Amino acid sequence: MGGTFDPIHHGHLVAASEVASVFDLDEVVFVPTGQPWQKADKHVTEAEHRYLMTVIATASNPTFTVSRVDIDRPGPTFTIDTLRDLAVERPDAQLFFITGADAMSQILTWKNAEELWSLARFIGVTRPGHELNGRGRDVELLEVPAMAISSTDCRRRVGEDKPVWYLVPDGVVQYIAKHRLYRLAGRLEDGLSSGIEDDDVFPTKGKHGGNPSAVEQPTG
Ligand SMILES: Nc1ncnc2c1ncn2[C@@H]1O[C@H](COP(=O)(O)OP(=O)(O)OP(=O)(O)O)[C@@H](O)[C@H]1O
Ligand SMILES: O=C(O)c1ccc[n+]([C@@H]2O[C@H](COP(=O)([O-])O)[C@@H](O)[C@H]2O)c1
Repeated sequence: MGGTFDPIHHGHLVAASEVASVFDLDEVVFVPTGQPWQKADKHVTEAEHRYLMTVIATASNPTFTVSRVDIDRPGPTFTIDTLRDLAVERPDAQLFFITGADAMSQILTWKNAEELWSLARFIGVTRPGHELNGRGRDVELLEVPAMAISSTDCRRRVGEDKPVWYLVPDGVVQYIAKHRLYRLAGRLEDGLSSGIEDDDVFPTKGKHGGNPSAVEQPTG
């Protein structure tokens, strides 16, 4: 399952779990993108943070693993390279590529789109707010439990001091707070450069800084 995972959330995890169950997969490899070229106009968090959040989110599931192939390969991330690298690492595996309805509708714009089908089976999963139709030639469609969660919304919520508990795994909530990620989310997504220091805009709050209301432990 490839994604920018900025941050990884329960929509990704439910989709992966459901595909693994329906297709009886031995392993789901989460592959955070290095440089997602179709998001070049957007601010994307440093790859190591996205990788580590993905490791934290998947750690408790023995069939979930995380690959560095896309973040260790220089240049823009193309799925054709992802699949070739995974095939070299796992020569005997039959590969599946899991993608949500929004990404799937763009597949024909991906690099070497026509070659992709020979490298993996493509599974398109439902996603609230996006129509699921088979745009790619050989995409198989699967309905998964609806999770109306997006990374964009998670980032915005942190930037607005709103909680992201239960939208992302607990460890990811804590990682976001510890590294003070997304505190400028709304402004960055509105087109500001990422070079602004957090404290230039948001005065430090609480002993460790960060978003106290977004990270305090839930009660009750
Ligand atoms: N809630 C969801 N349900 C099903 N699939 C999802 C969901 N969220 C993301 N996906 C799929 O997971 C893959 C990786 O998504 P990505 O990391 O870009 O997350 P995102 O929430 O779409 O991020 P952003 O809001 O920043 O664009 C894509 O194929 C996407 O369609
Ligand atoms: O190969 C391409 O040209 C290509 C273009 C856009 C997206 N992708 C892949 O699609 C997956 C989801 O991407 P994203 O940007 O929605 O997180 C991720 O694995 C990307 O590398 C791939």
